[in-house]
Amino acid sequence: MTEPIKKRLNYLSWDEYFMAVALLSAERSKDPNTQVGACIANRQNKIVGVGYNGFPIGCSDDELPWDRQGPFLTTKYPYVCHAELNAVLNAISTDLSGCRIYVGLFPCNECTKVIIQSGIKEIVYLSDKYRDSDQVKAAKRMLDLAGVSYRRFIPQRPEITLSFSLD
Ligand SMILES: Nc1ccn([C@H]2C[C@H](O)[C@@H](COP(=O)(O)O)O2)c(=O)n1
Ligand SMILES: [Zn+2]
Repeated sequence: MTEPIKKRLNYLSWDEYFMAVALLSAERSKDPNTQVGACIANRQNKIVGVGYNGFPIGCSDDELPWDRQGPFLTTKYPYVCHAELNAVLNAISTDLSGCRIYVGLFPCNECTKVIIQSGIKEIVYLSDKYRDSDQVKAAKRMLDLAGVSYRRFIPQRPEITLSFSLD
């Protein structure tokens, strides 16, 4: 008798899958310094929205600045749409009740307001590199008040490799 073929065991967990989609989306970003992606999953583990940081539709990447320093209007900060905002705006529904958002970088205070208002109930993030900023402190204060949970994604594998050659 031949042994029955067993299922593959090295498949991605849901957390790995959604975080990987967030990181893949970040690869679309033209920000030369920090590329952020976000992926929203609903209670049924279906992806309902993705986004990455970039300038608004119709605002040419060649017209607006990517600078980080200098007078405010000469930097990217007043113009760039954050990944989380884009993921919520790109979502198939405005009601994201009970959804989770996977994001490469902890949300700022402005995206946090959008996340809370959309009904998203959990944030899963990879990096918290701006944890000491007032934006992130304000974000955590609002999330705690609103009962939106957040947890760091702890990788169980160092990387996921994608190849375009399947043969
Ligand atoms: N949670 C976040 C935080 C930041 N972003 C975007 C905004 C900028 O394009 C970039 C941060 O630039 P840096 O100050 O690190 O040069 O990331 C986001 O989309 N989501
Ligand atoms: Zn933001």
